[in-house]
Amino acid sequence: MPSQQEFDVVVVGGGAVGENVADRASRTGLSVALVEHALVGGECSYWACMPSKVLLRAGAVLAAARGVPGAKDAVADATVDAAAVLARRDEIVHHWDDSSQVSWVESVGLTLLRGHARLTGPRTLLVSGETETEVRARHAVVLATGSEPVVPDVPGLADAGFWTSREATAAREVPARLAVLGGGVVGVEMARAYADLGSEVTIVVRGGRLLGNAEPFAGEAVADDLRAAGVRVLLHAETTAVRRDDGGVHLEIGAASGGPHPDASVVHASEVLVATGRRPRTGQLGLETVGLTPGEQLHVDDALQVVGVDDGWLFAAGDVTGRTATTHQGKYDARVVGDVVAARFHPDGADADGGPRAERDAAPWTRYRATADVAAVPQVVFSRPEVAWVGRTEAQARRDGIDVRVLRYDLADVAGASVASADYPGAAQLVVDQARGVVVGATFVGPDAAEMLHAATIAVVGEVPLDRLWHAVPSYPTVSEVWLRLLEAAGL
Ligand SMILES: Cc1cc2nc3c(=O)[nH]c(=O)nc-3n(C[C@H](O)[C@H](O)[C@H](O)COP(=O)(O)OP(=O)(O)OC[C@H]3O[C@@H](n4cnc5c(N)ncnc54)[C@H](O)[C@@H]3O)c2cc1C
Ligand SMILES: NC(=O)c1ccc[n+]([C@@H]2O[C@H](COP(=O)([O-])OP(=O)(O)OC[C@H]3O[C@@H](n4cnc5c(N)ncnc54)[C@H](O)[C@@H]3O)[C@@H](O)[C@H]2O)c1
Repeated sequence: MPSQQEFDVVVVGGGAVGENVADRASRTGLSVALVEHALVGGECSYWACMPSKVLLRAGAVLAAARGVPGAKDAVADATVDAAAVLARRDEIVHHWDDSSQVSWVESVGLTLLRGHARLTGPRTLLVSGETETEVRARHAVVLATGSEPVVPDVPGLADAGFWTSREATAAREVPARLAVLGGGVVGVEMARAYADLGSEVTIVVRGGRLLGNAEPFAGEAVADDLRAAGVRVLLHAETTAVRRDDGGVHLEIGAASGGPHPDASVVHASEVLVATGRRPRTGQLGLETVGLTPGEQLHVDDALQVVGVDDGWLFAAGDVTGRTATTHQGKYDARVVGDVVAARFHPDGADADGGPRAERDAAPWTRYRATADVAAVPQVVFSRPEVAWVGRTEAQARRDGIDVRVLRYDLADVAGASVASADYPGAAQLVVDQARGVVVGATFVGPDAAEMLHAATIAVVGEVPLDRLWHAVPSYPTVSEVWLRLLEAAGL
């Protein structure tokens, strides 16, 4: 017989998002359980953000030194020390040991349940671990079960064996030759990292450019860098078959529909990394017991409540919603849903309609609504050069019917960039809503561009008029002076 436990709130999934939901939800005194069947900390800490950034860092530092006369000769013949990078990666992921995160969970007063959770009906779950526990949530269940890689149905791929981002970020050895399927964020970051680590890399891209969700000039800059590093970039390329033999893995390449024939018809590699997107992890969650479809994303409203479930007890946040695909934005949603739950089911504040009106009637841009998810999402790709954008690209803005003006400036022409590097590659672009006179999108491409993004995020979220932005004076000589140049280009 399973044992039974009851909590005010049950959060399923102890990744970055679930941890933050649970912490915020407990702040008004609700009892909160966090259920995790693998490592507390989730994908980001052990197999995604953190290890991938470490794999990229040494190469980025060497590249930065190569741009500075006086330093560049010292590193002219230097290569990345792959063994040292992998050792640093092991430290950063705490050797895949989650005890420090478990300590934090306990220190903030949450109950950690180790095991796999499945819904068995409204507000009830079965948690299967070393023992089985029937868990009841008095008020709310929040699903934060993340996402899993999508593996394309290419003949022979499954039999040949392949890497996903997990194997790429946790590798113990650097393959002599790596084939990467997919030219999105994972594909681009891992192609660059493994090129630095010494692999001969080929990236197989269906479309005509890398980073299809970013501005085209960003993908072009990244492709130029990869090619300069010796990476073979195959555009308009479809992998039609894969096989493995003693000589390694062999990919047959055809033309993607509508495209010209790519530059190669076969790719030979030691390993193949599948980086063709991710889907919400909802297959084994018992969704059918509450009228939802297993395998599908969990549609949520701006309070992160799951649409189509009665009584307002089911919420979701993070990758599982298909609404966000980064840790920072998932954690933003986590703060919102945590605060919604803490307020709505406040032990002292619960009233006839289920919660304080301030939360129920909350307007956009209050702490109870994830308004920024709609058109102010920041994304950084730690490629070389880095690509960072927020809000809408030019194409998205036009699709949304906005009358846009696009302002672009070459970063090499900014004084700060010439100090940073004698050969600074990059550009910045603002997408301006002409009718409202505000920035609705911004893209920065260049070394350390990631660190310039937040100013643009504030401008987009704050809907700061251009004539007020004019008074935000960037310091001299920083690369951020590009803001001044862009505003001058706008006629200010
Ligand atoms: C290679 C790579 C690099 C990335 N780099 C970045 C980056 O630099 N910056 C960035 O912002 N984002 C990055 N991302 C995206 C980021 O990793 C995700 O957006 C983030 O991990 C999502 O967090 P989450 O909590 O929603 O899901 P997860 O981190 O996947 O956590 C979900 C947790 O739920 C658990 N779980 C699932 N089902 C159950 C169940 N039924 N019962 C119990 N437990 C369950 C899982 O074990 C897991 O621990 C990267 C992604 C990849 C793949
Ligand atoms: N720095 C970061 O914040 C960071 C880093 C890595 C990943 N992530 C997140 O993880 C998510 C997953 O990343 P991803 O790169 O796997 O997905 P993605 O959606 O960014 O890119 C997948 C690419 O694969 C292509 N593709 C699909 N099927 C294909 C096939 N059969 N053959 C060849 N190409 C194919 C798609 O056209 C697309 O360009 C992203 O949403 C991203 O936001 C974030």
